[in-house]
Parts: sequence; C-alpha cells; structure tokens
Amino acid sequence: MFEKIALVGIGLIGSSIAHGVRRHGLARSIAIATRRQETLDEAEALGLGDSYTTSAAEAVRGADLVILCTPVGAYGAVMAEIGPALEPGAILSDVGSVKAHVVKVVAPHLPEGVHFIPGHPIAGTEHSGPSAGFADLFINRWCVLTPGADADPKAVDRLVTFWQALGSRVECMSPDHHDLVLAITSHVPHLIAYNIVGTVADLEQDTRSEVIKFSASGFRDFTRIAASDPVMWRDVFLTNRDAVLEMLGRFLEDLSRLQRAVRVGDGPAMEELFTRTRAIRRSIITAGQETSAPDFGRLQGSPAKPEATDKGSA
Ligand SMILES: NC(=O)C1=CN([C@@H]2O[C@H](COP(=O)(O)OP(=O)(O)OC[C@H]3O[C@@H](n4cnc5c(N)ncnc54)[C@H](O)[C@@H]3O)[C@@H](O)[C@H]2O)C=CC1
Ligand SMILES: O=C(O)C(=O)Cc1ccc(O)cc1
Repeated sequence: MFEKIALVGIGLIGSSIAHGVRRHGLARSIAIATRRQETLDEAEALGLGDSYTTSAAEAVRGADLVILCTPVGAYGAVMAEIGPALEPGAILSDVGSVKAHVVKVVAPHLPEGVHFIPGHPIAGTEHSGPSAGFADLFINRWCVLTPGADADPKAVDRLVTFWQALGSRVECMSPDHHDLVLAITSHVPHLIAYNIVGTVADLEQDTRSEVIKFSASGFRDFTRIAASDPVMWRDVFLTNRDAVLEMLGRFLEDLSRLQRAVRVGDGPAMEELFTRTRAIRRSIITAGQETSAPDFGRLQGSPAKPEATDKGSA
C-alpha cells in the first residue's frame, strides 16, 4: 500500500500502528523517529521498524506516508523540523486526540504538494511507551479523519483504506465537530477521573489508606483512567480548552441538579436519570463499542489486553 511509512513518535499509538503495518504488510519499510535515544533503542529492541533515528527529518525523507504520533504539544517543533524534508505527493497525517489545534500548528509548515489529512484513532489504553502497543488495538474501533475541504479525494481514500486495513471503521468530520464530541466522550471523563483520584490523594493519610484498601470497582476504574500519560493529557487540555470548558459547564450544571436531588431526597429524579444512563450503556454495547465488563473508562477504550506494566513516555 505504501513504499515507506515514517512514524514520528513511537509510544502506544505509534508502536500499535507499526505492529499493524507489519502484520498486514501495508508498507515496504517503516522508519521510526523519536526524540530520545533511549526510546529509540527500546523500539529497535522490539523490532518495530526497519530504520531508527533521532532525526525526524531523516525519517520522513522519501516517505509516502508520514504519521505524527507524539503528544500534540510537540507538533509545532516537529513540523518545523520535518516540513522542508517532506516529499511532494506524500500524505501527512497524525493521531492526536484534538484536531482544530493540530490544523492550526501544522498549516504554516506544510510544503506545496503534501496532502495533510489529520486523523484520530479512538482507541487506546492508559499505558504508554513503545512496549505498550499491539496490532489489535484498532480492530473494530473508530478512526476519525478531518480532511480540509480542498483535500485530494485520492489521498483521503488511501488513508481511509489504510485505517480500514488496520481494522478500524472510518468517519470524516470537521476538526471543530471532532473536538466538541471528543470533549464530552473522552476529555471531560479523563478530567473527572484525574480529579476524583486527586481528591483521594489529598485525603489525610489514615482515610486514604482505607479508601485504597476498600476501593470498589467504581473507584478502581477511575484510577485506570487517571493513570494515563500526564504529558499527553496536559497537551489535550491545553489545546482543546474551549470545547472542554463548554462541556464541563454542562456537566457541572447537571451535577448541581443531581446534588439537589440527593439533598432533598428526590428519589424519582435520581431513578429517572439512572434509567436513562443505563440505556446509553446498553446501546453502546449493542453498537459493538464495548468488549468487556461494565467499566466507566472504556467508553473509548481498547479491547481487553493482558495487564501490561506501566511505562512512562519518553
Ligand atoms: N494514549 C491513548 O490512548 C491515545 C493517544 N492518542 C494520541 O496519540 C498521540 C501519542 O500518544 P501515545 O502513543 O499514547 O503517547 P506515548 O507517550 O506512548 O508516546 C509518545 C511518543 O512521542 C515521543 N515524543 C514526544 N515528544 C517528541 C518530540 N518532540 N519529537 C519526537 N518524538 C517525541 C515520545 O518519545 C514517545 O515515544 C498523542 O497525540 C495522543 O493524543 C490517540 C488515541 C489514543
Ligand atoms: O483508555 C481509555 O479508556 C481511553 O479513553 C483511550 C483513549 C485515550 C485518548 C484518545 O484520544 C482516545 C482513546
């Protein structure tokens, strides 16, 4: 499908793409670039690519598909480096969790003749680093593409076919719409998880030990989400601020209503809400979005994978 795919950044998502490309024979060669030598050595030891370099510009030279797989906060610096080295006719894409910001920071560095088609596989885990990836990650998951109005349809088709070959279902939408939808389905849920686990972390020592000892599965599910990569999520909240604040505002209004229902003992209001939310959970399962036991955080999550050890990103 492609002669040379360059992956800039080789953490959970980059390494999952590398595994999938190998498994399905989607490229003659895979070039891997990352900032730190230590991460590169890890990727090489895992055999994720055919060439390895700390120079992103070197990796993208001669590549007909380049995918940015770093935290979105690194995109500006990465693009400044690779812009002049991109081949005319190449497809440039990414996997970032936000899209409007990505379009804004990539555009100034985009050479004539390079097809920029932003992307976001809505599939992941709380793990990070090159050893966290696995080829099945994208199977039966959505991948959203946000091509501009002037995007070359042939290039878009090639990228759609690529993600389908990795097992994904693909849908195109505008960057702003993507950011609003993901704010409530992914970004705000992560913020809530970070907050509730932070609340426990700030409890007095004795109470905290009890909470951890007796933590029920609800709290444990929050801790899984709150173990997600701090740099990646910092960048999401720095770059999708407006949509997150919009959805957070609605969430807080609803929480106030619920707080009142609890305070005044309004059983029917609580039961009515909990019945509607149960129906949402069931419709997600019916739509094939869920593969495991009830679990708050996996609304966007990955298929069950054997427990891996947490690895910090490089
Ligand atoms: N973790 C998840 O569940 C999902 C993440 N994403 C998006 O995918 C992207 C990557 O996330 P993960 O793979 O989870 O992160 P990760 O932390 O596992 O890997 C990021 C990689 O980027 C490299 N990197 C960081 N700064 C760099 C720079 N300036 N130049 C070159 N390499 C650099 C790191 O060394 C690391 O190899 C992010 O933009 C994130 O928003 C998308 C879907 C799911
Ligand atoms: O692990 C989980 O539950 C996730 O929600 C994974 C995830 C994280 C970030 C994304 O942009 C998409 C999916």
